[in-house]
Formats: sequence, C-alpha cells, structure tokens
Amino acid sequence: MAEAAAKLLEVRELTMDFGGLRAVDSVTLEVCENEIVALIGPNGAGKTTFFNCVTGIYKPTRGEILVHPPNGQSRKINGMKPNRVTEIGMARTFQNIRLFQNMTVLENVMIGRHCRTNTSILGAILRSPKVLGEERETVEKGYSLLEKVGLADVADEFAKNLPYGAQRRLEIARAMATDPFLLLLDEPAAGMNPQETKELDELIVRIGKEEGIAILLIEHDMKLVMNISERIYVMEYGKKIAQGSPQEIRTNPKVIEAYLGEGGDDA
Ligand SMILES: Nc1ncnc2c1ncn2[C@@H]1O[C@H](COP(=O)(O)OP(=O)(O)OP(=O)(O)O)[C@@H](O)[C@H]1O
Repeated sequence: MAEAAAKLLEVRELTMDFGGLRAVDSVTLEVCENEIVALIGPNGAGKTTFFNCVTGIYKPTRGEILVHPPNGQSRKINGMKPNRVTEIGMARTFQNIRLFQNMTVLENVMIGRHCRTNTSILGAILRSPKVLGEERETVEKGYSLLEKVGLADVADEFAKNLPYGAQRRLEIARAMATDPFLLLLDEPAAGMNPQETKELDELIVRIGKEEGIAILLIEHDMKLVMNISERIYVMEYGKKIAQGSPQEIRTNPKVIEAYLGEGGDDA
C-alpha cells in the first residue's frame, strides 16, 4: 500500500471570535507534502480570518495549529508572531497586494530573503567578505526566482509600474524567497484577466511540482480552483461545510446551495 503523505500543517477545531462574532467556527484542515489545497466559500465565510490565525496575525480563540516542517521539529504555533511563522517555513501573500511600490522588482524579492540572512548591523557597515558573499547570494537567488515567475526582464523596474497580474506574481516570488515549505495564497487571481489567470494557474502548479512547495490557497475563481487543487475545503458562515476532491465538491449539494445563496452559479 502507498505510504500516506506527511502532514505539514494540521489545524484542529480552530475558532476565532471578534467580540460576539464567530468568524471561524471549529474548522479542522490539513495540508500534506506536495499538495495543492484550496479553501473556498462565499464572501465573509471566514477564509482570510483562518489564514490570519495560521500566519500569526490573530491569536485564535480556540483550537490548535500544528506545524510539521519537513526537516524540523513539530510545534504548536498558536499566537506565534508572523515573522516567526515565516522563519519556520510558511509564507503568504495577501488579498490586497502589499509590495514596496517604490522599490524595484528585484529589491522586493531581496527583502523577502531577509529572514534567511545573518547580516548584523555592524557587518553591514563594515561590509565584511561574509556580508558581501551573502549579498551576492541574495541577488542571485532573487534573479532566479524572478525567472521562475517570468519577471527577470523587469527586475530593475519599480514595482508600481508593473501590470496587476505581474504584481501578484512578484508577491509570490517574494514569499518564495523566504524558502517556505508551505505557501499560503490569499486570492492570487483577484483582479486578473483570463490570460493572467491561465498563467497563474500554470505558475502555481509549477511551484508545487518543481519546487516541492505545498500550497494552500483561498480563491473565488472556480475554474482555477477546480483545475489545480487536489483537495478542497469549503467554508460558510465560519464553519467547514464540505471537503473533498474537486469532483466531490462540484456535486456536493451543500456547496451548491451555499453558492446559489450568494447569487453565483459557478461552483
Ligand atoms: N478584524 C476583524 N474584526 C471584526 N470582524 C472581522 C475582522 N476580520 C474579519 N471580520 C469578520 O469576520 C467574518 C469573516 O471575514 P473574512 O474576511 O475572514 O471572510 P472571507 O471568507 O475571507 O471573505 P472574502 O471572500 O470576502 O474575503 C466577516 O463577517 C468579517 O466582517
């Protein structure tokens, strides 16, 4: 029998309250090595709040967030600071693009690399051979990531001058610069045209397969979700209402009802 894939992220009964509002209600979810997993649901279902708990922006009211890094120690990360979560190996992008708009494309990726370098302030002032070597490595890594996301030819352009779809790809490159084992993408296709979405589809699959990075994504574009996800979780009003393969989700009556209630018919 085939060996079960190793779990990377294990969230158990996660609950997040904002005053009297329960935004996430006892949601259990797992992501294993080499998986592309989607978290979907109508607007306001609690998907971004779930991401914010997992990436340290919010401390959950209840539940457990366990991380099992491939070459590290398993640990519970409830309430851990976002920068520590990134250091452990989980990187994310945001629903609203958060690039340094007045920095170049390459500089944006180099900043992502910061959490993997050891340069002290003194080292940076004295510019020791170790610091120079690290700088060179950061630039090389930056270019190689830009090549992977198709932005190497605009490396010296200001981020603000890139078209929307390219800015989203740059955010992904910056997250990849932190050497994650799990990438969390919050609506990566939002605002993209069909051609940009198709390229994104290919890029995400490539990151998953070639880089061996597991992916958990929130997405409203059902075509993209159904194309690339191995498994899908569905939330509505804070609760998980379904989980399964794209085929199972497509035909799940609860899911269809949730989306019809929202006025859409593309689930
Ligand atoms: N910081 C906050 N304080 C209070 N309420 C919040 C906060 N963040 C989110 N909420 C509420 O929690 C609920 C879930 O919001 P969330 O943004 O997680 O949903 P979502 O599924 O990501 O929606 P969308 O698909 O529209 O991005 C909503 O009712 C929202 O108004």
